[in-house]
Amino acid sequence: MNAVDTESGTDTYDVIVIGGGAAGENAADYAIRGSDRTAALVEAELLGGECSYWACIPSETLLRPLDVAETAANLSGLSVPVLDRRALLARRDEWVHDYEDASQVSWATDAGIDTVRGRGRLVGERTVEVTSPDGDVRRLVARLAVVLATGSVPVVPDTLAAARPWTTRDATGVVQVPERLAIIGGGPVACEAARWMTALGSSVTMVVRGDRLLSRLEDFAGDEVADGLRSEGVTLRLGTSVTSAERPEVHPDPGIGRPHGGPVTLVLDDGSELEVDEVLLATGRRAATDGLGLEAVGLRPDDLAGRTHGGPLPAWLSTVGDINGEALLTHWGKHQGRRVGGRIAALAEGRPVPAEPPAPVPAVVFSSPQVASVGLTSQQAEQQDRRVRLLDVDYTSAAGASLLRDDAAGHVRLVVDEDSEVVLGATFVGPDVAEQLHAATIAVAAGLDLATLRLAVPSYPTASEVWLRLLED
Ligand SMILES: Cc1cc2nc3c(=O)[nH]c(=O)nc-3n(C[C@H](O)[C@H](O)[C@H](O)COP(=O)(O)OP(=O)(O)OC[C@H]3O[C@@H](n4cnc5c(N)ncnc54)[C@H](O)[C@@H]3O)c2cc1C
Ligand SMILES: NC(=O)c1ccc[n+]([C@@H]2O[C@H](COP(=O)([O-])OP(=O)(O)OC[C@H]3O[C@@H](n4cnc5c(N)ncnc54)[C@H](O)[C@@H]3O)[C@@H](O)[C@H]2O)c1
Repeated sequence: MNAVDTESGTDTYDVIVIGGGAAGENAADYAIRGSDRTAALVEAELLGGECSYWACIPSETLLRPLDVAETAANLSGLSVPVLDRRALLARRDEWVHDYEDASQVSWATDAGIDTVRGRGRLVGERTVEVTSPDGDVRRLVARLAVVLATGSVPVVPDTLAAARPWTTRDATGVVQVPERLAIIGGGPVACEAARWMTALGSSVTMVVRGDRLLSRLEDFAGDEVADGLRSEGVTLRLGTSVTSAERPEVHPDPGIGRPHGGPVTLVLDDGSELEVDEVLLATGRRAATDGLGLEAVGLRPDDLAGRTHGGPLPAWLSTVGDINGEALLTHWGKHQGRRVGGRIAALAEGRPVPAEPPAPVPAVVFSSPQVASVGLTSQQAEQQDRRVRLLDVDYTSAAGASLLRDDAAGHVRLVVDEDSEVVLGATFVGPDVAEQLHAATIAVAAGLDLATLRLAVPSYPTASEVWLRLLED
């Protein structure tokens, strides 16, 4: 597949992608598909990346049964289902293939991509050095392009580092459930992990420095998710920060999902103390650029922020996925991977580079209730001084939504441009709203106005009829 220069020990590929997560896989695939070009996908751990083994997939395997159980428990006519914790973790293990990536490697091979095991770093123009797990060093040279797709790593606040807290891999890969768990942060990771850790038997306290959960979304989303978590038994300490953490007994190498030591005492900024058996950090992520050799090509980590190509990046270098921080979501990394790969292919074939019009970012938080959002929030519209109208309705104003569960509730907001009546953003909060989102994403991406949306008649009795209520406003 690749050309090996046996004298210099250098392997030459058309395209080298460092990082084999969802974003990198798509970039490699789109750069060479349907051609005789060659690609190397350099991966330090498991091909498939964070999403497949330690993030979206294990989270959803744990959360989906909880959604179904909650719905069943709130539907008259059904008896209450019993949660089998062992079976829940077994479902997770099955979906993460027991942390083996053979099926991903075989996908890559079938797509004509070479998997190169080891940690890659830039050592010069179009040149990557890969150190394999047993210490062998290989040099790869790219004829056309290098793509950086190394993802992100958790942010560990200084106040908590010495207590060796859990990070997200421990939560999604949980093996031993701590009796008392503190979760630090109020973003999507915190809101989702609080649910499954509670269901698995932990007594969970969320310590959130802001006054609301999910602070980047509409205010009503964070408020309704907070109510949902409280009703599941989670204790919320909003407007609270950790000032110090004490853990006298720390285990040197406990393995993922097992306690990292003995009890931890957190001192909070109101002077109170909280003793727990484990602390889970959900304090955000930063680009994985450590040891990537950016300096060898005259770049700093900040040069990658929000950028897939161009600007300070040399023409042969691109980024995709979490590393550029545009939106830390798998589908966004894959979208960037398709675009960057398509661009490399077009340049290689002398075709015009496909246009890259801006697209709205959709996101779903799999909390209870779920939160699904796309485009602008009302706060963002205000910050941008845009003249907008807000269309607000209860989710259950549609009969189909009320039929989903006896206790159905929720809220929906459209952000509409005051002058053109074009939809700029949408937020849905309620049971199963994840599947409502794509209609809104299409409306925002296509720049549809309210008059056009009125031509899209929802079926009766579905939850989609909430669109009728919004448009009647
Ligand atoms: C708990 C949790 C739940 C999430 N749930 C969702 C969700 O439901 N939906 C959603 O859209 N997003 C979700 N996300 C976000 C999503 O996981 C990321 O956006 C996505 O994994 C990013 O993909 P990526 O390919 O950019 O990076 P990654 O998936 O992190 O892949 C990067 C790869 O690069 C490798 N690597 C790193 N450095 C090197 C190097 N120097 N050499 C070789 N290889 C290297 C890594 O081993 C890794 O395999 C979640 C995140 C977390 C933490
Ligand atoms: N369903 C999904 O799509 C999904 C699920 C989980 C994660 N993700 C993605 O993963 C990324 C990471 O999620 P996240 O929830 O960790 O990050 P986040 O940045 O969304 O939230 C971080 C939270 O931690 C708090 N925080 C930050 N630093 C702190 C500190 N030093 N002390 C106390 N609190 C602090 C913030 O105020 C915020 O509440 C997100 O960008 C998200 O898009 C997506």
